[in-house]
Amino acid sequence: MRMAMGSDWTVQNLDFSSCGEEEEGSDSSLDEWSSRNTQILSPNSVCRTPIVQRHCTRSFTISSSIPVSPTTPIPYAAWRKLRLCDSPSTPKSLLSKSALPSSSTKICRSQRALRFANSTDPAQCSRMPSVNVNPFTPDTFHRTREHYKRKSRRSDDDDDYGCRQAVQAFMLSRYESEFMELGHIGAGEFGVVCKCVKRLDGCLYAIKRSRRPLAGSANEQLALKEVYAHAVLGHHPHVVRYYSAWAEDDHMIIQNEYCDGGSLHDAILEKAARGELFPELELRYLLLHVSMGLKYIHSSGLVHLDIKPSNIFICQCSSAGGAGESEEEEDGGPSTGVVYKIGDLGHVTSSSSPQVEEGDSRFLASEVLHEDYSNLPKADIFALGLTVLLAAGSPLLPKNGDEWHSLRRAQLPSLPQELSPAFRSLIQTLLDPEPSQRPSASALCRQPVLRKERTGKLAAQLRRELNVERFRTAMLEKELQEARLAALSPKQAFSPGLQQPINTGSLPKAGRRLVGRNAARSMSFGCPGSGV
Ligand SMILES: Nc1ncnc2c1ncn2[C@@H]1O[C@H](COP(=O)(O)OP(=O)(O)OP(=O)(O)O)[C@@H](O)[C@H]1O
Ligand SMILES: [Mg+2]
Repeated sequence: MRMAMGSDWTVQNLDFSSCGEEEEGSDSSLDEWSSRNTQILSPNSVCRTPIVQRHCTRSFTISSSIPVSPTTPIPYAAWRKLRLCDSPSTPKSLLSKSALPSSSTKICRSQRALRFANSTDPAQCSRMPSVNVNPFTPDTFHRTREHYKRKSRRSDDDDDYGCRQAVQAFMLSRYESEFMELGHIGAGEFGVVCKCVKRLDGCLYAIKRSRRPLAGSANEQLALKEVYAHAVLGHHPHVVRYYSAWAEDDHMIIQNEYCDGGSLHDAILEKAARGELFPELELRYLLLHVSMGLKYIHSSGLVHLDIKPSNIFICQCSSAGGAGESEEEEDGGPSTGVVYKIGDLGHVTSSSSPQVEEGDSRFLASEVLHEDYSNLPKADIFALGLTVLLAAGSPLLPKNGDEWHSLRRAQLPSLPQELSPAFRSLIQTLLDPEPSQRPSASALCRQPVLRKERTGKLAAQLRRELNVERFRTAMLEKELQEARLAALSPKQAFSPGLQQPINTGSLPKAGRRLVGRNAARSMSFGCPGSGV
């Protein structure tokens, strides 16, 4: 199977041209992974019959070096490979699902659904891969989906989703069967990161694939570290969310939350290109958000050890996903409109029994260079200080030399903007040569300099709540007065305030409110003179 990729929604092209032939090995090289996904196929490459499809599938998913006869059972090695993918649809169940007789209408449907490969045939081009539409995704995403829906309308009658899903999952790797790749979004030391939509839930994810084959290599440990760390950390609004990880062709694949604002590194470059700088308010939010993420990581007994702008990710508020639980959001959302999240946990280690894999030397604290690992959380704080400086417009950081050392003496570089003395001295404390003098992540989260905005918002919120209560009290007092009046004149059948006959002959039942129980509760709290 091969997919045509583009920047936008793309037609999935399925290639069955190798039916009955030997397919090239499902190699682990990254380039091959990319090209396998990008190649557009000839119109002749459409599978003809369900039976042939099944065996094409095998020859693709399974190593091609194993010749597979259309009638022989799958060899053991191939089963092993399939198990690596660990798809929720197990090879066995998929086999049984796809092994329906060729006369079966279901299979015929699937076959038709699978035959949307011919990129020169407009009718077939319009048949899109099976990606579900998630009604809960943000508006922007909906718009793209509308486009996709319009294009795929003609394939509705073929939409025997379950069967098609099963056959596809059997044919493809887990990555290919579960995700549709929308494009590359980054590359790093570890590997390549792609923006993908998950076919089942219709949501976007960042899928990270290790660069080199992992089996037996040092990279295996690095990749596993990232997965272990994510699994232990669970979910926090200021840590990029992890969904799943699996091995495929001896590469590690990690499915993470997609951060639509990209990395802080990219954002700094974009601003610089426009001649702009992060204003101090934004820098404070950055420092506060990353401190919150670090507080969480450190309180879990871990340290990140690779804090730097390319490992801080940005989510726009409307699509921040898990950011809804952010403490800022409780106050009405961060005023800057973005949420900063810590990502790339490839260097994470335990703070109590560390196995230190040094991160980027430009952000390395001096004590870590000297192999003093007694206070590693403060190495993260040091790197955070430099990260904020870069966002403030600092020139590129040195990898070594005099400048490197002067930064480790807390001598700030000259910045193209004037920071408030309080904020500037806070950054200086993050770079203190003595780790114990640097504030902890937890202390940073309580910093009045960073909390000023939040405190202001909190006060406004409390004032609003106070006014609501005052208004309620006034309403209740009025009702009470009316009830008293009604009690004094028992002949009055209806109380104008309560709009209900008052039962003067018996006491109110226990647990029932004497007054106000029928008063309308929907009210506007914009009281005049409230000062809010
Ligand atoms: N969740 C994500 N959302 C959006 N973009 C991402 C995401 N994860 C990674 N990227 C992009 O991919 C790039 C590399 O990702 P990441 O840092 O995780 O990989 P890496 O190989 O460990 O990189 P490095 O070793 O250089 O830090 C990022 O700088 C960013 O541009
Ligand atoms: Mg990185």
